Amino acid sequence: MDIEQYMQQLGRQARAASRAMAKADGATRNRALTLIAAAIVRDADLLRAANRLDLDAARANGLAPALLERLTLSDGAIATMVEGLTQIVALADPVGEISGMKFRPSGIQVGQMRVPLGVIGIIYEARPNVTIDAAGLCIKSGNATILRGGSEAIHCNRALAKLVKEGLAGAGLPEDAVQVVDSTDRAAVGALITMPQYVDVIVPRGGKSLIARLMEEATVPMIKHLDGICHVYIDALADLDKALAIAFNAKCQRYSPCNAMETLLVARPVAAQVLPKLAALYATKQVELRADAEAHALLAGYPHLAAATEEDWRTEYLAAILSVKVVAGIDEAMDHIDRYSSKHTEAIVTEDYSAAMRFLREVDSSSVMVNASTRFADGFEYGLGAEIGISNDKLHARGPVGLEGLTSLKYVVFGHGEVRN
Ligand SMILES: NC(=O)C1=CN([C@@H]2O[C@H](COP(=O)(O)OP(=O)(O)OC[C@H]3O[C@@H](n4cnc5c(N)ncnc54)[C@H](OP(=O)(O)O)[C@@H]3O)[C@@H](O)[C@H]2O)C=CC1
Ligand SMILES: N[C@@H](CCC(=O)OP(=O)(O)O)C(=O)O
Repeated sequence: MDIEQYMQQLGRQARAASRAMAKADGATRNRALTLIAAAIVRDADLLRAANRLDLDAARANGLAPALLERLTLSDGAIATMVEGLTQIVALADPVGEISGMKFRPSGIQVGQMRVPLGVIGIIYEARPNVTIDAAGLCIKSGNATILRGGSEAIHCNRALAKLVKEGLAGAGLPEDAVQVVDSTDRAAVGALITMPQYVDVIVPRGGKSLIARLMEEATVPMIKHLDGICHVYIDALADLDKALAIAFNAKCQRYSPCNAMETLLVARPVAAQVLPKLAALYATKQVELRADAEAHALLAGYPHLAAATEEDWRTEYLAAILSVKVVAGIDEAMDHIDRYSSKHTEAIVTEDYSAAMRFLREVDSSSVMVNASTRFADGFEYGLGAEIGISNDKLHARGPVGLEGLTSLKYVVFGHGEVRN
């Protein structure tokens, strides 16, 4: 069977399974999640062994340190997967919820019912926990899903897939409700994004290479969870302590997430005060600073300093690298963000209410923050329980996407024999 035939088979199986999932009651779906969590705890050593195979191969292939960290299925990551499933179980069941019932003059009663999207194709980075997060949210929301994770995580994803199928079967649900693509051939992605007869929506979590292919080939509708060229702007009226804490955390707490800061903008009146203090913090992590001329002069002597190029303002580093620019004030900051942002997450640090409100209103990104780290753009941090990703799109779902983003609303009408005049 070639990859196209294989993917067509997954599509047929997913479509069939989606009908059973849409009918399954909430307790049954929760049961599957509970069984999956128990299986993860039981087989943690098997998962670690599979992850070691992935890590050994990734190191041999020279994978960047930040992406190795992301690939690592640590004890904490295992615990977080289990905790995430437990939290998803505790979330209110969105499926079948009827809202907004109103009587019309005609006598009919109109409302809306929340229903699963159907079959969700998810293409994502080599982060093993996403396999469980995505499977958990899709099962909870009554969807079937085809998961195509990053190739570096293939062994761990295979092992996780077995546990998911065990949980589904144990709850009496179709094992094909969650199918992990068992191939690293990118042709599988090409097939997945061009089978609208089986797949209702594609959720791509990826960078520019994936975006280009999707734009070129996809015939299945998408909710794009794409690159994070995220900004922090330190305003002239910023609280210095908050500015230092936020700018350090947004870059250095973790380098790989799409919500990590990639460009720091500093208002000219405070640049001479802020930048040297920030440099001292970044130096503890050997962060490379790529600065425009004005910032470069204020950072003279910093050991990892380079001149920023036009390309730097458009680059998502996912590493200990940060581009830095001095701006006149909020207008130039928002102009820069409008030109270079991937419309993911931006933050302003300021004690000026009107500047804060202007930033919130005028910056066109999926999360806009005042005096908080961009790293908070996250489903769990936003109280969604978990996230399928962070959408850069505006239609259907924007920002961190949880359960509701995997459903849609259909109208329901109750009548007593009414007919239209
Ligand atoms: N908005 C969000 O929620 C998230 C966004 N991201 C973004 O994703 C990126 C993560 O980095 P990285 O892992 O390098 O992302 P990549 O885009 O390289 O990989 C993500 C997935 O897309 C696949 N892919 C990439 N290019 C192609 C292609 N041309 N054809 C088919 N499949 C392709 C990869 O397959 P393969 O493994 O075979 O390369 C992988 O499964 C960053 O830009 C990050 O910001 C990441 C997580 C969440
Ligand atoms: N929501 C996540 C970020 C999204 C994510 O998974 O990003 P990535 O590290 O690119 O796989 C977090 O805040 O950790």
